[in-house]
Amino acid sequence: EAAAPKLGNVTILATGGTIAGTGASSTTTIGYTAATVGVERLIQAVPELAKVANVTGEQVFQIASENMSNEHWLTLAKRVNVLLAQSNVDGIVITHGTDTLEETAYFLDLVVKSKKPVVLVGAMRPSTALSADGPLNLYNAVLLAASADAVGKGVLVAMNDQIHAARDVSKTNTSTPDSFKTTELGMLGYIQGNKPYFYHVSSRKHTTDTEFDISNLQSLPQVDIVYGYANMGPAALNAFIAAGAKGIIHAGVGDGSLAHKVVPSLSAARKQGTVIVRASRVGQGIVARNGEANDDELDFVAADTLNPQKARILLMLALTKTGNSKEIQRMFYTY
Ligand SMILES: NC(=O)C[C@H](N)C(=O)O
Repeated sequence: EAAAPKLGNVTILATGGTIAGTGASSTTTIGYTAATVGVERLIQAVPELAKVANVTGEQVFQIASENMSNEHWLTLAKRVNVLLAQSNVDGIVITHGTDTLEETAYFLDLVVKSKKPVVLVGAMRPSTALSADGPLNLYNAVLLAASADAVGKGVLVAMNDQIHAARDVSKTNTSTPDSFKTTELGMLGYIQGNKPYFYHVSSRKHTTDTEFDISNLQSLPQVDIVYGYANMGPAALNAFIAAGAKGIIHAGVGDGSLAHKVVPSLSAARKQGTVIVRASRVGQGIVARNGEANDDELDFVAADTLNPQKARILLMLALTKTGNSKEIQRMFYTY
């Protein structure tokens, strides 16, 4: 008799979110309570997990992801690195609220020091809802984390039968189960019939190829985001600078344009040492260096295709190494 194939060991790190949420009735899909179901119950709800991996669970936090903080990220990333350094862990799944899932995924993509799979997963509907999407999403995520095909691909997001790269995926709809998309750069593949299928890889550096090390960090530099709009003035920007921001992401209109009224404050902040990154509120496309502003003259950085919330993450990590805007620009074209 042939021996059964050896299953990989996957640790599920639970952080809360709607995947662990409960509502008043089976038709409650808004106004439910996130982060109420513990990791053991999440695992018990999907007995099929035992067919694809030896699963163990750990409750790291129990929060709605709108409350995710830099400190949570450091705690989570350190735990991931400790676990992945163990020979008895083959992959990690992180259950997470969807609101900031793309941010946590990109943070980990830049600081995890392993080629082993790390897969983030969430749900758009609470666990008590009709057609809850959490159980199948979790099954797919565990299957992916246990798969040799996922090794070395960077941190992945598994939602709605699709595989996305952490850098490029976004939540694109407030409530539908197909919310997670890599709209223009393209998702990496699908999960179908108990198998992952990959078609693309991300060309940017990640995980073992990055220069960032959070192992001795207790906090991250303050970086805030100012949103661009018609009639924008410098009030919010000035408040962030006064509150001690070491970096500002300017989520500008269009391809990262700067309104005349905000340039003096941005420029003065740069001269005091704050790093200014020009991103865009549009959601797709490039913000090019020396495009809509003379970045060389202003000593600013262009965000390339990173959305503002992901540009914030890269800038925080960049600032742990340097305040030099040319060096930081190199990082924005590397990661
Ligand atoms: N669908 C969700 O998970 C949303 C929830 N507010 C969260 O991010 O925790």
